[in-house]
Amino acid sequence: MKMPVTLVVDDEPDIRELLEITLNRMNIRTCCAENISQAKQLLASESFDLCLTDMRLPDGDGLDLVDYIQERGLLLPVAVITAHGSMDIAIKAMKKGAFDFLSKPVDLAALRQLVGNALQTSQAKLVEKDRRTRDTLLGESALMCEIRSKIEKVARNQAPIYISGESGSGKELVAKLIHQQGPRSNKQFVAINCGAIPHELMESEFFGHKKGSFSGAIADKQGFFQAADGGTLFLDEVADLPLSLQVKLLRAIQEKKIRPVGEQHEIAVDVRILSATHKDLAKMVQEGSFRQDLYYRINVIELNLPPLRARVDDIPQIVAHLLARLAKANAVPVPHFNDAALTVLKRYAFPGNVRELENILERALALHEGDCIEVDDLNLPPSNSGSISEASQVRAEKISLESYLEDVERKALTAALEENHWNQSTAAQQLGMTFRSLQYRLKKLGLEK
Ligand SMILES: Nc1ncnc2c1ncn2[C@@H]1O[C@H](COP(=O)(O)OP(=O)(O)OP(=O)(O)O)[C@@H](O)[C@H]1O
Repeated sequence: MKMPVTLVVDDEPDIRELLEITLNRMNIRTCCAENISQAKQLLASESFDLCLTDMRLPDGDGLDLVDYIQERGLLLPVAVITAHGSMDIAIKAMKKGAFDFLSKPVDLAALRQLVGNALQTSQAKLVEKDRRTRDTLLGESALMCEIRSKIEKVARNQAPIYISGESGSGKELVAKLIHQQGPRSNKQFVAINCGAIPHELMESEFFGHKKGSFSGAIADKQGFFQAADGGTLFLDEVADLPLSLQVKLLRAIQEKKIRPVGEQHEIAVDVRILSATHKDLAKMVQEGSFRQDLYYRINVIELNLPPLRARVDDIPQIVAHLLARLAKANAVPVPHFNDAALTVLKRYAFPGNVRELENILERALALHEGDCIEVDDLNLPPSNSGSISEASQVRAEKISLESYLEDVERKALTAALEENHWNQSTAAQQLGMTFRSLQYRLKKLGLEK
């Protein structure tokens, strides 16, 4: 197991030495700072398991450090060392989120006890956080583990994140997790579906308006930016924003200021922007329907969610989890899920990804008989439910072989192009054909863009 590390913040060399010796004897490494600014530098560059800080420091007090650690959402228990008898300060520190306190002169037995407890809490919190994420964002495939570790990393900073992926693949869920795991988690997460707002109301919805600024503005109204102040704004379907609003959004992001409709003055806002779309934003930039400058602003870090069919190993776990959840919500026993049904699911393309899987399971739970869900209970669309039944479907319906094959080809080409953001070279590689052959087929099928 990794040796725990404690950050000791005190301006008195004797106390630093005493704490260092005691902790080292407990097999705990220490790192020392003489003041708040040194401590902040160390916190930014290293990760610690515990922080012990004196209250009175040359450049501020220990409470500033408690605030700093809380605001950044660092999973770090911090204990303050207070002057003898200053209980009110100790309580204040704990209200702010300090783990515990010690009074001077430091009693070594009490110190050892506190450190022992704090380290346990720190480990337990990490395990708990990991468990919660795993419960929410299901999947143990390598792709999903990578997504979880990226979420953990990007949650810690403030960079705008652009989440790409097919419909229903979990973009909003990931955005929520980034918010929840970051330092803004105690403020609002405001999710907006940009495609669902009428264009004429957009400016007022985003930035608010003043009473009387237009007919219908019967009172002052806050916009999304103000609602998310201090927190996170998630722009879902960001590709659907009209160009006129893209300009205003860019300004708001760059200047960190907004001007409500009808208001003379600008208002400062502090919002982290996360955005998502299932469309190919890079291609829209090329075509001129999405502003390049805004694209670069919102796409500082891209997180791509793989479609469910690219991580079939996750399907059994997701099925088990969702079935248990649905059965509990409906107060019915969890049915058995037979192997053949699981195999069929693993071969299904899931154009609607996890959302579609949820629907399939909900329907199966409602309609199945007995205590087992079988292939027929899944009610998958016939043309997609697997190659064998697909072929028999063709026979049954006497569709011409030519048009059936064209249909299959069209689906495969479109899926590969979407997965590769319409990059024809990489799509051709994925499909195992030459670039020229892909172009020929696209032309033949009328899929040229
Ligand atoms: N890995 C996952 N584990 C558990 N549930 C998931 C996972 N991915 C998605 N879901 C669930 O699937 C549903 C759809 O997810 P979500 O709304 O986040 O998708 P989306 O990509 O934002 O969709 P859209 O593009 O349509 O807005 C939600 O109920 C979500 O909880």
